Amino acid sequence: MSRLVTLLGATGSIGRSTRAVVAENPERLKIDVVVGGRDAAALARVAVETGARFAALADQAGGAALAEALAGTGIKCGAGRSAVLDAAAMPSDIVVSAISGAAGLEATFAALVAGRVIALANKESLVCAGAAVMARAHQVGARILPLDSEHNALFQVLGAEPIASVSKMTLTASGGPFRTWPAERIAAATPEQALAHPNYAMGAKITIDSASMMNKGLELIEARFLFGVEADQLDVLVHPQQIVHGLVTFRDGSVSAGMAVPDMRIAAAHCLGVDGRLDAPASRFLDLAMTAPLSFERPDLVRFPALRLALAALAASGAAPAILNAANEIAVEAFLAGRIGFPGIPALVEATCEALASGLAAPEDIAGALAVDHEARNHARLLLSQGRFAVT
Ligand SMILES: NC(=O)C1=CN([C@@H]2O[C@H](COP(=O)(O)OP(=O)(O)OC[C@H]3O[C@@H](n4cnc5c(N)ncnc54)[C@H](OP(=O)(O)O)[C@@H]3O)[C@@H](O)[C@H]2O)C=CC1
Ligand SMILES: CC(=O)[C@@H](O)[C@H](O)COP(=O)(O)O
Ligand SMILES: [Mn+2]
Repeated sequence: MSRLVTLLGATGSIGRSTRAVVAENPERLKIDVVVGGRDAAALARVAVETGARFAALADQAGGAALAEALAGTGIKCGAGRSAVLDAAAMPSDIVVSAISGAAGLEATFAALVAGRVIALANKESLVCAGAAVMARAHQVGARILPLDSEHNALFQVLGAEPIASVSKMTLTASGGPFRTWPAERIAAATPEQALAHPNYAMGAKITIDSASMMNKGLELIEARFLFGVEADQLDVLVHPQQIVHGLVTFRDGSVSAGMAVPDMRIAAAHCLGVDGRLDAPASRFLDLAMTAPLSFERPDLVRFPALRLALAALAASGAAPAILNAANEIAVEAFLAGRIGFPGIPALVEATCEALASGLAAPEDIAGALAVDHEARNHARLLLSQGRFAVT
């Protein structure tokens, strides 16, 4: 019998990778529930294409369009926050959590509370509420499988080793499209330039985060909670080829690398096939002779201040990661809308963190994390409205 998959963020980039893996394995996997954000037509297309039983759209106002597009198909649907949370908790064998941003936290948590196995791409859930999410996962015995490529590699390398055997975990970074650019050129970068990731076709938000290297900072925080390691056990290496995704250094000095071609269908296949590996087509197998040489370098925290800010939030812990994340989401949105320049992203994040970090307590639960997120967004919007980060 096929394993039933609930796909949160079904119309996005991870949604596409997941659907591709399911389509390659129709005898093993079946998409049963799909969730989208605002694009009713795209969600209806995905629901029909996958033969899902239920589709939920977050945007209440798009509910009528979704119902109309699905009329006569037999696919049930709903819209709004409660429809999304209901969908996330519906019976299934695995929930792929791939909504973009902190907007994915509540649905991820709903799936977790319902005891589902979660394939987690939505790193922001752990950045905003890592302690609460992991505590509840342990409490209900929910399995969280990392779908983010670096964490998936580290998870596979770790295998059954206890975390006490680990000395260091290294996440690799592409360095983004501005890896070799001087600071003055990065300062004038356009959204189009920042959206040109060297190796992956991803959603806009994570692609801008890769360009600023905030993505790697968020991933360090994600790893901290996911694996239960200390902040000073985590490290970043820039590796433009993105063949090595993560390295585990064990206490005895042994180092194991998690490797694969840079293709998110591989991490998706690992999560979806965790109880028995799926077969990939030959094109997805790594030929090191074709990809060599592989290079590694230290990240530059001066040209990429977003990574420095994330490292500070990782070390500070408490409410700092949630504040960092919320401010970054507002900043990325403003950059894409042409309201601020590329250096405005870390500048707005830093100003928001400085203003709020000492005043906000560590969130104890999801409601607390959402409250911090809300306050940090409001503060970042206020700073934006004062025009201090405007494009000149
Ligand atoms: N893309 C990748 O290769 C990787 C992504 N990730 C992580 O996975 C997550 C998804 O990234 P990606 O697929 O690139 O993003 P995309 O922007 O491509 O897709 C986002 C998906 O989430 C939906 N969505 C947006 N807002 C909401 C909401 N409020 N409620 C429900 N659904 C919503 C979108 O629907 P709509 O378009 O209708 O708004 C879309 O289906 C992110 O957390 C990212 O960091 C991690 C590693 C790699
Ligand atoms: C595919 C994936 O997991 C992304 O998170 C990827 O890591 C982005 O690449 P960089 O952030 O390293 O540029
Ligand atoms: Mn990643």
